[in-house]
Amino acid sequence: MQLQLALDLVNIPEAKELVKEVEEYVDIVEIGTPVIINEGLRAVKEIKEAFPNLTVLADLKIMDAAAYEVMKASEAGADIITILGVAEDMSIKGAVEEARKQGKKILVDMIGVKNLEERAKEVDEFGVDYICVHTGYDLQAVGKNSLEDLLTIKRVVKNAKTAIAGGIKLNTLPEVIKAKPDLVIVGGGITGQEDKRAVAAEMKKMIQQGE
Ligand SMILES: O=C(CO)[C@H](O)[C@H](O)COP(=O)(O)O
Repeated sequence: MQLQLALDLVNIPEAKELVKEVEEYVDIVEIGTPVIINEGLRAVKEIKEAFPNLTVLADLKIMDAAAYEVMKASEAGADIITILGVAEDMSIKGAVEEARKQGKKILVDMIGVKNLEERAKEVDEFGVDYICVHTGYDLQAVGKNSLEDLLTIKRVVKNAKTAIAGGIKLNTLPEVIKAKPDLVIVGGGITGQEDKRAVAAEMKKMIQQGE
């Protein structure tokens, strides 16, 4: 089980500072959608250059022109690129094909997917690397989480790794670990805390104990 740090509400210098603080406890650093909107793929490039040994995920949440966008994110240094589960089949297949050419990985974000079980089975057949259940900020605000959805994809996904994102904090991490996803994605649960390093260390320890 791996830990991914999601950076959403920072600029590039703040992102570098944050990664420096917690890098020994995280396996993947996500350059979040808001950061890419604000700073462009330059954010991916600068973080990869500053931390070449870390796996960097570009959270592009691709919806169309998938092969082109995967190519551009790959050129910027991303190791993993995200596409939405609600995108067209052709887009997801195109993303996978381009990622293979570039030696990169694709994570499918199932945010907003209504027929989760059926879509997860379909997407799993396209050769994607990760399938991620995700409660976005707007649904977190009304008390939702993705635990049940994680159990659903764990049941039906046979090839891809499973991931979960959305509002995970120290106090909710144990139930997430119990469901054994391959990847746990945490943003505010680390970045919003006073002692980010201590929280990241504790989360990493809990994850290792849960394996
Ligand atoms: O992709 C995202 C928002 O769309 C976030 O990166 C993801 O939800 C993790 O952040 P948090 O733990 O703060 O919810």
